[in-house]
Amino acid sequence: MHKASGPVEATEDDGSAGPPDPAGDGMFQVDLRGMVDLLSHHLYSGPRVYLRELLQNAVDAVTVRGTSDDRPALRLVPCDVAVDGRLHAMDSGVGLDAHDVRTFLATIGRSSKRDELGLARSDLLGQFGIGLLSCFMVTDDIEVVTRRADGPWVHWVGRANGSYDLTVLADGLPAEDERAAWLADGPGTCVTLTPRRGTAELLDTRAVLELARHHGTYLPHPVVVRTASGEVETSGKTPPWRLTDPEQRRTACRELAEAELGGTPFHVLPIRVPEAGLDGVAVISGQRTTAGRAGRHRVHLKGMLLSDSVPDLVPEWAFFVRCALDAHGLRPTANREALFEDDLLEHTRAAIGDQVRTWLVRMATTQPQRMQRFLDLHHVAVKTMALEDDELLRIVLPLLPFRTNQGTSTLPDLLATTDVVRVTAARDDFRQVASVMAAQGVAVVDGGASIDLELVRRLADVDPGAQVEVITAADVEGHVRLAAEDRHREVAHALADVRVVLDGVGVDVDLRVFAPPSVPALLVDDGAARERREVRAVAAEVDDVWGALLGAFDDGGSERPRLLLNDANPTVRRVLALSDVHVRRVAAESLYGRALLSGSHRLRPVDTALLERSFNALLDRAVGTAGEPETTTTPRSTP
Ligand SMILES: Nc1ncnc2c1ncn2[C@@H]1O[C@H](COP(=O)(O)OP(=O)(O)OP(=O)(O)O)[C@@H](O)[C@H]1O
Repeated sequence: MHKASGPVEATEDDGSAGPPDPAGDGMFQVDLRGMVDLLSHHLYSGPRVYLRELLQNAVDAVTVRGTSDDRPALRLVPCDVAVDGRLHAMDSGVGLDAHDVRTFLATIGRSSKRDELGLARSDLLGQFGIGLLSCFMVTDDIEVVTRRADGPWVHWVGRANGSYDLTVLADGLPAEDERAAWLADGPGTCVTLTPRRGTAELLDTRAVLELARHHGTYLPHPVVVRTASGEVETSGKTPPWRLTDPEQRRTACRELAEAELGGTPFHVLPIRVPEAGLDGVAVISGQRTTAGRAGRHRVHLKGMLLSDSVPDLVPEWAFFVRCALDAHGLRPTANREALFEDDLLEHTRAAIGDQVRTWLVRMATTQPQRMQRFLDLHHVAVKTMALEDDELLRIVLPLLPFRTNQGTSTLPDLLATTDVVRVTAARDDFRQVASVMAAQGVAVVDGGASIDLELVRRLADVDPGAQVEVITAADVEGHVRLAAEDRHREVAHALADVRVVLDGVGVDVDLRVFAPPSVPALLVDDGAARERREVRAVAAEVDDVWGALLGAFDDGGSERPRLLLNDANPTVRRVLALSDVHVRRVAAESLYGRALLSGSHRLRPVDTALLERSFNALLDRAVGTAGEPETTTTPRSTP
């Protein structure tokens, strides 16, 4: 029996943590304990990954061996089933000799699965040479008994403190040790983990079955878990997208989508990216999805689940898509919990995007009603996509719904009633003009969402005959009449009074006549006025040089909002007819306050003060007249 021990080696041949070189040149020194701790405890999201790493090493070892025997690729014996209370992972792979153990198991970051250029060998899963260390999350020492087809039996124990023992077992293992029978039947490796206090439930039947199924259902190699009631095979299931019978494939894909990808799908689209060795499905969500909340994807690499919540696998606009797929060519990150961001991943993302887009274009041209149902759910995504893609724009723009002041409408429906499609440049403008324009029968599209504004602007690209006009709150004036001159004369005194009141908050007042009569006043505060106000406020704050510079860009126009009183409104007419000056002033402030609120304008400090003042005054009046104690007015009943 040959026995050796030492620290788990940190590099190939530097003797690891040797003393620092006094001359100043030399190799980095490595604190082994810290390194093992870092790689075993801090790299992974949780201790449950230990089983994935065992699975993966077994599958790689079987792949390297190339032949099989009667044993499964991997037999897992959970700690609550094993006679010694430990977890065993016994594989029928290629096995290791003492030299391999030293070179690969006992050297951190050394993987037999990489070639000399450091590239991953494409048929194997591992590549970083650290995965086994994840077992230290559930145990203090990792015991390995292994043998190559023609080599001696080797026993190795690696500890979390960075030390190991290596023994060549000339006589093998005692016959009562079940690993002896396993390795007597052929080459392979048995990894044994003694649960650390508090981790036994991660190594028991329930956990092992769940983890083996979770990560390895689609592994092509037989993996069995021993349970109290017999052995259960957890691998070998064909991924739904690879089923050859179309009906079975459809049903299995839907079941997968419902169970794993969130609800009944709108559609399950097969996807393929040969450059990444990728095949799978893109599930188009049947539920309304929120723009910007991208879906997470279920990604398998060579049959092994990488993660069921991989982000960023599809372009941003495709947030209604969730994929389930297997890929040979994509690279995992070192913790195997996400995909490595490289050119191939970027290409894959674009290729999946193209396939979703092609499906959409086909649906739009051949199944307009189905497309309409799709748009009801996902129009925000399609709008984003259409702006980036001329062909899609041409196809979907006529189908897309837009918010207008007359309800939701498509652009062709609008064009059926008008030659010009009017769209507001900002949501503020839409709020201000919507009701007045609607009352005049003028349709206006809400361009508040910049994407809608941009899409309406692109209408001419799709329909060269169509005219688009971008309007602001100021344009509403073109749709309201001035009040007649004699009416102006009639109410000149009252109007002057109202002007004085609102001059105090920097607002101009005009008397107009417009529909609907139910709207007493309209506050026009267009973007240009707001901008002037802001620039002038800044100019007043900064020093002379900057102030002069800002002044040079000032067009001298008005910065004041304008209140258009509607002379067709009965309340306005009553206010202008009031003889009590005080009440008229309160009413003027209230009319302004109402217009301010109904247009959802941003409130300046003076506006807030005015609202409070006018509200209090109204309250006082209401309480003052109606709130007298009842005892003074109620007649007493005589006995
Ligand atoms: N069951 C096994 N059978 C044969 N060799 C193994 C086995 N487990 C580990 N090894 C050897 O030990 C090396 C290190 O394994 P480890 O799991 O730490 O990293 P890896 O699988 O190479 O890469 P990764 O960090 O990506 O998982 C492997 O490259 C392999 O040579």
